Amino acid sequence: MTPVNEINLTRPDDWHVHLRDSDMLRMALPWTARTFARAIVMPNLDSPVRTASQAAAYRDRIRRATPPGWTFAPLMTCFLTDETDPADVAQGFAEGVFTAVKMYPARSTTNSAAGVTDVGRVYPVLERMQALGIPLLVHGEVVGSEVDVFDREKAFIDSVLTRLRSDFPALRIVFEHITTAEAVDYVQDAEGPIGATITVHHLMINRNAMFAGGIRPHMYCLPVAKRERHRLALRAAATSGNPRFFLGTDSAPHLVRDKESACGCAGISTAPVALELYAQVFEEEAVLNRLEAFASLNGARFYGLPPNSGTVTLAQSPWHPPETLPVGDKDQVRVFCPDGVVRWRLLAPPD
Ligand SMILES: NC(=O)N[C@@H](CC(=O)O)C(=O)O
Ligand SMILES: [Zn+2]
Ligand SMILES: [Zn+2]
Repeated sequence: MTPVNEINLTRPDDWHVHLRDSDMLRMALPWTARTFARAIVMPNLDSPVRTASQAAAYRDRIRRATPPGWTFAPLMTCFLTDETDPADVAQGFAEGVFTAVKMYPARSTTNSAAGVTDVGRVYPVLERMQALGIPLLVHGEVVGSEVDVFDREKAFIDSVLTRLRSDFPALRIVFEHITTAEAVDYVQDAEGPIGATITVHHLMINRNAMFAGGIRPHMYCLPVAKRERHRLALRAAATSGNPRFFLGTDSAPHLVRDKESACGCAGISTAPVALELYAQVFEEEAVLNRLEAFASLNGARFYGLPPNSGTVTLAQSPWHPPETLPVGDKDQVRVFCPDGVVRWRLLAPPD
């Protein structure tokens, strides 16, 4: 077979991204918007986006950070807390402010202190969401000193997700940034409306990357990367063509000084290289023809949205992404690139 050196795709979407705020937003936004036509924007700002009016204000800030003439639609989410008002969620959804609601178990990840302490407390919100068809996005980890950090996702399936899905069988659920073979199996086999996002870093690294010759804070994210067998299961799922699996980068920038710290933040910044690296993974698995479904079609179908009308072109043309990107005057973010080189390059600017 002759090697493919150029591919065209329906313009993709990122179904899980952290755009942050202020200087970090101004740095992050163009990298996402140059590639993706739409993105599900995570609500875990330092002060989480809990209400429709907060989400509308955040959406305005994102629009102001979008370079003039670029087409990019931020799809906003509501940070679910024990106190979330079902009426505010319903109204925000009806007005087109909210696309989905995000559930972080309390203290499971960055800025999740105000997350849900016990799913039983949010049942009235979930009932309303199920009735209205509002998707629930879950950070699927159970935390607590008794749960091993590498078992948190499996514990979430066993003790939270199974019960949630039996109590709300018609609730649309996205199991975000899955990292284990158990999550792959669960999503593949489940009945009812469920999907899962898969990040490019979890397709490329296993947990050894965090300890290669020393501690590597830039390879630390949550859920933490797992053993090689899990990475292989994720690669098989992402490249299988199964419409339940779709692209969500979970690009989660933190300042270098916050990562390189005695208590470094979780999160890997992939937006500047994400689609290009996904292409590399699909090429390595010899199924580049399935990249479009994963990146541009499956997620839109799950969310009940049409695919984008534009296209993007990727060419095989190796390049070296910058190691870091400036944030404000004094700070930087480190860009994920385990090999230092990216084989695919995005050619056509968004139309
Ligand atoms: N993935 C991460 O490691 N971090 C995310 C939070 C999240 O998506 O869980 C962040 O906001 O930094
Ligand atoms: Zn998360
Ligand atoms: Zn995330």
